[in-house]
Amino acid sequence: MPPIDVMPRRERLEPVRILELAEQLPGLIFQLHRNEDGHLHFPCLMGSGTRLLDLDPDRLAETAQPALERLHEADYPRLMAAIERSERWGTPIISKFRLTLPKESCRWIAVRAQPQRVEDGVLWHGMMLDISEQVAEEERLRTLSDSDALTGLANRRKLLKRLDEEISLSNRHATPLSLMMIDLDHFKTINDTWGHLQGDEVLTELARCCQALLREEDLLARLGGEEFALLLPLTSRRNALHLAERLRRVIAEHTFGPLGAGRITVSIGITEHRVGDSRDNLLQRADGSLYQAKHRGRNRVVGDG
Ligand SMILES: Nc1nc2c(ncn2[C@@H]2O[C@H](COP(=O)(O)OP(=O)(O)OP(=O)(O)O)[C@@H](O)[C@H]2O)c(=O)[nH]1
Repeated sequence: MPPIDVMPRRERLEPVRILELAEQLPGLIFQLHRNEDGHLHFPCLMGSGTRLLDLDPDRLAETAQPALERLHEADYPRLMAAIERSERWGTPIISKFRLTLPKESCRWIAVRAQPQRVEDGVLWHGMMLDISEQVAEEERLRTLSDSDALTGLANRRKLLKRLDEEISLSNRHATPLSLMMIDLDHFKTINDTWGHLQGDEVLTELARCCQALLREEDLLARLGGEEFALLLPLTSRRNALHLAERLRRVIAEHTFGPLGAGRITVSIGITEHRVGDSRDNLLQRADGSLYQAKHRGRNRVVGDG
């Protein structure tokens, strides 16, 4: 008995049909050639993504320059380094970059390409995909994981991250850095008297109130419950004390919805970074100052030292 042919029969595609198919691809397939003197051009570009580029493929077959000019300036060095690395080590290019387009602001593109050494240089065979939606979603998730759901402020996680960065900058450049702990006074009574929902309103309003007095580079975070932290880069203890006093006064005079003015007060503890301080040292000292402010009667500011 003849063997049964279990292999599926593939339809043979005419070259013209392959071209039609390639043009429908949701992205772009390409060959990028770099000759010995570094000149780049695209001998082949196919896929619906070529329309996104809005550039003449015949021109790109001569030089990649018009496409390179569309690269976001912050991504240009990284992509060029990826090309160099790929050429030198024969490893694939795996990267992403932003393209500045004439009609839109910019799109994120992922690229993957395999190098092949050819007689007069290197030829990459690769594909590009528009990943702008995916990048936007990642950004949204990152923001979510770094922020406090009630107030929209940074959360503890974000504060600790920034604190590490700022401590390292402060150590390297010997620049001042201060940290404030802000805690609502007798918040339990507010909740018990006005209800938890109104308590939430107070927390949100307090966040707005503080934020309005801060600079772009300051970071206000909600650590949890009714405790907030304020990180102040390039700020000495003396200046932090001034700001804290201002915050304390503004909050004590602010009208918090139906509670009116004068009901909400905060206690504030401050410390300034000292060379060699760890993150925990700084947090502990700021906490110690806050404890002192509570202990001395609340609605006041205490700096350490
Ligand atoms: N509404 C609201 N209340 C919260 C939230 N998180 C914590 N709390 C409440 O905050 C109150 C904190 O109470 P305590 O730790 O005793 O502090 P306090 O009453 O502010 O007293 P002092 O800090 O000593 O002035 C508790 O009643 C918590 O239930 C929140 O997200 N929303």
